[in-house]
Amino acid sequence: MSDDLLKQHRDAIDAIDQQVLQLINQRAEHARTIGEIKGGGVVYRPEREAQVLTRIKELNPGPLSGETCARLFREIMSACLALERPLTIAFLGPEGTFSQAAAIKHFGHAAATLACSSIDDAFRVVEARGADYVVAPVENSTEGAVGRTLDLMVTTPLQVCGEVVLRIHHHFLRATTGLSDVKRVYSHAQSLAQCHEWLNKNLPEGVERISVASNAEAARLASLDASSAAIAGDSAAEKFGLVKLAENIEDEPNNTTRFLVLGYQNAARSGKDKTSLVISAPNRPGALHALVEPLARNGVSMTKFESRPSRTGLWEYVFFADVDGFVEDAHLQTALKELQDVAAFVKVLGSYPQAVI
Ligand SMILES: C=C(O[C@@H]1C=C(C(=O)O)C=C[C@H]1O)C(=O)O
Repeated sequence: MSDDLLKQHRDAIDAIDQQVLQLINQRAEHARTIGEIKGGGVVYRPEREAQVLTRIKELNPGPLSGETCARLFREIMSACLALERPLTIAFLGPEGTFSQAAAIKHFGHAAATLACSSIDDAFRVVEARGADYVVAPVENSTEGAVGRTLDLMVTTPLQVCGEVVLRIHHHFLRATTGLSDVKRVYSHAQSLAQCHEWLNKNLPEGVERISVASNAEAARLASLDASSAAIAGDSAAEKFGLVKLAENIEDEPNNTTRFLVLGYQNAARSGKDKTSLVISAPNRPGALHALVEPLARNGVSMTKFESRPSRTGLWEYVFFADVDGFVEDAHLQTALKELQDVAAFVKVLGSYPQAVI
């Protein structure tokens, strides 16, 4: 290719960048003004953000993919929102966990993330208004529900206002190379379970599997001791400077974790919403059927139904249901009223936009 031609395209890119820069800043000015109109109230609008990202995907002419454009706009919105007021997001730490990756995926890099030592602490700091939102794992496609998050949702005054879906890739990490002299491997119990088959096939006999509070903690421990290894994701590997001895070792190739975003805020209707409920039934035959029936009869489509032993002792089980639609939708209102007649307890955890990216 001639140097002339290269220069022409680079000049065109420079001119476009200048326009893009101006346009992004014009956008930011509008966001700042919107912040003034909001007058110091709630700045983050999950339904509006979901609409912006959906529209970008629909409008996208390519050649960049809709996903890629949505991620770029995710960062632009994050920076615009930070001009109104920067947000702080609590997550299960330490730095480098998948929960932190989920928080950044949802809120972008302009949000500050606050590492907490447990899911309980992450909820507590938001309940005490020490952070704006908590991003907590709720279910994994291979391992099922995250019980602690479900239990906390029963009693928390916080509302669910968003969801984040994150593909989870696990790597086998060490401070040094080679597999033969590994004595122990650290990871979170769920990650050890998600990589169970790979570990059985590839680890030498007698290697201890030790579950620790988080994958990032596992990576930290492995970075301190050359005879240890860790299973963790990219951000933990980078943070602790570990060598990736094997990549994507999860048994299930579509391994995905879903996180919920909670805060003192109800999301407004976005047009593509979900509602999370917790319901409990009196302990008698047919009680479960009685819970599902009003939803089915009113045409409420259920995307998740999960049972969990009740911790109050009052009821044997509580049920977590996700349904399509917004809590104020007429058919959902009717179903909820009917549900209240047959259930021992019904709590609407929140209506929120379906994950867009
Ligand atoms: C600008 C606004 O505030 C925030 C920033 C948004 C944006 O940059 O597009 C969208 C929603 C809000 O989270 C708004 O409410 O429209």
